[in-house]
Amino acid sequence: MSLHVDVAVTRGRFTLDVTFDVPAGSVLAVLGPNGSGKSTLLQCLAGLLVPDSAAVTLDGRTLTRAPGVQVPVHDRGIGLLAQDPLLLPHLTAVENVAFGPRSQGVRPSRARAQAREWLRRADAAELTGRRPAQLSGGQAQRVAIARALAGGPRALLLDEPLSALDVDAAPAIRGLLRRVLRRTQSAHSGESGDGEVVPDGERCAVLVTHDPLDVLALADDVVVLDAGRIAERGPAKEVLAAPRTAFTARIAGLNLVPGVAAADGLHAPNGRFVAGVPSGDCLPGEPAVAVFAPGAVAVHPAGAPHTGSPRNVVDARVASLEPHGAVIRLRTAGDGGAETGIAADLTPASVAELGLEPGSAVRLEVKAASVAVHPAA
Ligand SMILES: Nc1ncnc2c1ncn2[C@@H]1O[C@H](COP(=O)(O)OP(=O)(O)OP(=O)(O)O)[C@@H](O)[C@H]1O
Repeated sequence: MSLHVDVAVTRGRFTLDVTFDVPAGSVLAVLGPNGSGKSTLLQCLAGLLVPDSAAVTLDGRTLTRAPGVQVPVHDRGIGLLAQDPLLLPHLTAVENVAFGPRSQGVRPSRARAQAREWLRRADAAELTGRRPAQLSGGQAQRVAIARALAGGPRALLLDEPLSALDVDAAPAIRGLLRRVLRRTQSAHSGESGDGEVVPDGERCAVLVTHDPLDVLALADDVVVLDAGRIAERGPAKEVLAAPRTAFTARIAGLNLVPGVAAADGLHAPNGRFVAGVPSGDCLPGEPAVAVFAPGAVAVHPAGAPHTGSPRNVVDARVASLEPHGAVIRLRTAGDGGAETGIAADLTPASVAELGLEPGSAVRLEVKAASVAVHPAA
């Protein structure tokens, strides 16, 4: 059940123009800055927006062919999961989940039985009789997941499904989504299923998110939108490990310096040379990016002597210090050619030892071997 998408739509001065495929049983994550067209894309796929020109097919069935063909929302075989669970307030959880099958003509008793089964699979069996006002955010999202699956969709569209949840609820729901989406995959790869109520093991999914954890935990591939166009695409792990745009680098928590490739590094536009290791497909003289992790940046007091091996040395001022898991993430103020400054991770003990605070002068060092240089998007 693969999804083929070739969509162009103009909204005022904004144009979305994208082409991609989501193979059967796989999950595509869509990343992009605010206003890059993620919601517009999902609305086109869901049938809520009529594109100017489009060919959207799901498992060979045409959903949209503009102008003229536009299969209505309820008849697309697509399940939607949004940030907000959007449950009908006057119905219980089981009635909310049974609503889809009922409107497809399934008999009431059978629709309720299916709904109970989907609630069980969403770890929400005990919520069957509750109304939305009696559910926490995480519980309501479990019911919404059961509802999205209950119609037996061929594709799922997930629009930032975890972003409205608090930090305690999000991991459990991420785990549930992973199970739901990965069960799809194991059925796809021929492993035995476990008695699906709706045995459509080849369902594909499109996930809009801004969280790299969601991308790594849930998606196979990723496309990165920028101003309505695809700026990057590829396997999720590869794109996040070797970002080619500043946006993706920020999402992935990596430093990125754009410039022009050289045999042993990169020339940044500010005249600085960044020593690094070019990838095999990186041609000297071509646009490239140098990428390195905050953990690879050593922080010294200003003016500290630097040691022998090939390395990059940048004098900078601390712009911010923020807790980041077990470490403190230091950011400098736009030095070194990186658009948002350079990020470095330190232990709280080193921050105290160096007496760092916003405005402190520091000397940063990054070994050339820790800097990957690869072609720009
Ligand atoms: N109803 C509308 N009429 C005109 N322009 C619109 C409309 N909705 C969105 N746009 C424009 O389309 C562009 C893309 O918006 P869209 O909501 O798809 O971006 P997004 O990537 O989902 O952003 P965000 O991350 O902020 O949700 C923006 O420039 C926005 O101003």
